[in-house]
Amino acid sequence: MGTPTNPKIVLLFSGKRKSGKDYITDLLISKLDPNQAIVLKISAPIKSFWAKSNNLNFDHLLSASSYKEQHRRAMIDWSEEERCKDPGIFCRQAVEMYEAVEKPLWIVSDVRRPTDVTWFKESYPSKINTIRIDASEETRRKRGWTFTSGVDDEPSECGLDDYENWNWRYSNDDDNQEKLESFLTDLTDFVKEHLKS
Ligand SMILES: Nc1ncnc2c1ncn2[C@@H]1O[C@H](COP(=O)(O)OP(=O)(O)OP(=O)(O)O)[C@@H](O)[C@H]1O
Repeated sequence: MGTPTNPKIVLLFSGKRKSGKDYITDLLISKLDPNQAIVLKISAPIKSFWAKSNNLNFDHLLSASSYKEQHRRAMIDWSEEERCKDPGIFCRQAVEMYEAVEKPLWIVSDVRRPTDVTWFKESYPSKINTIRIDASEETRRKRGWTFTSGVDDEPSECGLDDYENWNWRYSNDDDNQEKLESFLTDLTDFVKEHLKS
């Protein structure tokens, strides 16, 4: 059973497509006790609903596949309509879907909008730490990104470009594993300290 004290700490990760959010959050969770931490994707309830109603494969939609890219535009349109009715809908559904309340540390790997940040900050005051992963267009292109009109110029990709209150920022440009390890050590030290209290 979850405890009313969870979450003790929430890390919100944001970054452009192919900046490396999944890569970094996967590495981060691998360094933590699985009983203490969980990765949440706000996109998971969107993809789950989309997969069910269109008879598609949910795991393929969730992974870094070209399959996901094919359906991205349509999912954005539908989810936008839902978000207009209720801005916190997918954040709340993600928390429920992952049974996140069982774990004290939540790592949200795909924060895309100011309303996502607001919802978590209002729901779990003083528990939130925001992290922006930066990568140049050149780097993102090398990782398979191509500019897609109607996706990369929409609020779902640009909504947090002007947000300035990041608690942490990481430049994930050079695939330098030593630098990344050092960043992850800082982060794990920070969360372990919070989990003690
Ligand atoms: N520091 C790194 N070193 C080596 N490879 C990396 C690094 N960061 C990202 N990558 C690789 O770049 C690709 C894109 O990364 P990833 O899927 O994590 O991006 P993302 O921000 O989650 O993208 P999207 O928003 O499209 O889901 C992956 O193949 C990943 O393995």
